[in-house]
Amino acid sequence: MTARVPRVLAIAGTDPTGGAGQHADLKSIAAMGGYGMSAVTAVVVQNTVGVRSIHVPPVEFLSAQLDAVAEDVEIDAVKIGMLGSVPVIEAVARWLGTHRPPVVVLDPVMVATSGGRLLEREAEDALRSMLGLADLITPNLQELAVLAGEDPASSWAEALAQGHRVARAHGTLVLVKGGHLTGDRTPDALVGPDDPEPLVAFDGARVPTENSHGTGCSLSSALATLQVRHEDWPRSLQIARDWLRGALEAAGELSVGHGSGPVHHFHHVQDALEAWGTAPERFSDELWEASAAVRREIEELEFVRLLGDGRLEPERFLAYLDQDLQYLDGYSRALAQLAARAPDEEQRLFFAAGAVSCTETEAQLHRARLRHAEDGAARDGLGEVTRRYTAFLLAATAAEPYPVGLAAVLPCYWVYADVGRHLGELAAAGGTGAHPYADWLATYADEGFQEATRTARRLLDAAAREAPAGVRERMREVFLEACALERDFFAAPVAERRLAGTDRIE
Ligand SMILES: Nc1ncnc2c1ncn2[C@@H]1O[C@H](COP(=O)(O)OP(=O)(O)O)[C@@H](O)[C@H]1O
Ligand SMILES: Cc1ncc(COP(=O)(O)O)c(N)n1
Repeated sequence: MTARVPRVLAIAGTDPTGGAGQHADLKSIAAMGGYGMSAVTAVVVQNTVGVRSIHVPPVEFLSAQLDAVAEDVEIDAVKIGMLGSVPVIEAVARWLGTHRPPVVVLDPVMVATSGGRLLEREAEDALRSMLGLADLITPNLQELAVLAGEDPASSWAEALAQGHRVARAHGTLVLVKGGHLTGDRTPDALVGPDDPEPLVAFDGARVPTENSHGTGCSLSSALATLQVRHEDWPRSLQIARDWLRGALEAAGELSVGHGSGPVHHFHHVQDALEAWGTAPERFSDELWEASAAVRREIEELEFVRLLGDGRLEPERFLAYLDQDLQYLDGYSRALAQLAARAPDEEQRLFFAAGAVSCTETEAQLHRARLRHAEDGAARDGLGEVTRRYTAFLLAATAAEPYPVGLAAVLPCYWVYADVGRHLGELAAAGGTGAHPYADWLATYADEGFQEATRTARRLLDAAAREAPAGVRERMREVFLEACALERDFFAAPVAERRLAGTDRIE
């Protein structure tokens, strides 16, 4: 029977800084919803900078650990990491011969990311001879070359061919990993013994981070856990990759060590921690609290209430769309300015992509407007609030310190996403009848937009941690000013009608 919570045993070495080996395994197993257990092969003195020394307990002691677990617990999967020496390899192979669990993943650990050797050179043959005991092996490019007895592949196509040769020689699945390729992509592919074509291949942009300590350990133990539940390697790999990507992206939040730091295994648990009120205080939490009154004012606006319950007159909706379109033009330029000033590649890519996506949304809005407009009603000019808001954004992103620019653009992601949630609730409360602006409301809930909001918030928090007090204070002012402009923007379709003929619009 498949266990509801997969019981996964990690057979590996230790890392007292908690980023690789056993420690990464246990965290990854738990992060994927499994129950982790561990038998220690070697006690390693290492940190994020390097490996200092290795103590291998008597091999009988390892066998005794393995037996103790197997006699007491039904094991759904085993993940094997650092083995280190011939006697250890032989002991694990012997144990697997008599206690083979349904899923066995072997990560043929040889050299740490930080450079220290974790497998004696004379143990390479012994390791090769036990590959057939695994369902899946997960070598990096250097390890794959050693297992194949060849030079390291110099291209992805060569790596796949090498992976297939190893799979065929040992009758096992091989995960060919692109983490060590030199380009800006990190592909992964599963190659089987029968067909040189991969069973499945994934590609993705490399996460620009130095913190990749323990990625191989984490990926292989996540895969072992997921495979118990899904019994489908491609699906398991897809989930594990998505999770690991998030863990690499959030690695900077950990501030662990001076070398190649660990990944954030539990990045996805942040929301639950927040719900319990135990998440570390973030600068953005402070800003969110400070903006509560303005957000309440937005929810109470006549325009928002009418839009939510579907009673908004079409011409008011059109007036709003017109201004939104013109606003996006300015917002897109503000994001492009942030991209140009971004201190690193991740932020440059994020804001450049945001600028592109705004321009694409602008085109969609044009189409929505045409759908709602009768006989192509005339476009309105640039509204007063739209002008003020875009001028403010362009000035903050061009002339203020970069973190202040981040604070200026965040409300358009975050407050907007929050208003979208509120509008969705209003629409749902209105019953099941067709909502005249349903297609429009759906754009608020878009997962890509929610994800971008989380990223923008994370970048602001990271910038705030490094910023001097004066800059943080300015970030707060600018954030609140942008929130007030969001409010004025939602108020404008009604306010501008009421005040038509006057020159003051507030
Ligand atoms: N900077 C990165 N961005 C995205 N994925 C990465 C990055 N570094 C490693 N990975 C992924 O982490 C996993 C482990 O990769 P790799 O570095 O090749 O192995 P190892 O940690 O065993 O040396 C792979 O799925 C790889 O694609
Ligand atoms: C005990 C142990 N096992 C494995 C690794 C490899 O991990 P990485 O190559 O990501 O540093 C490690 N550093 N320590």
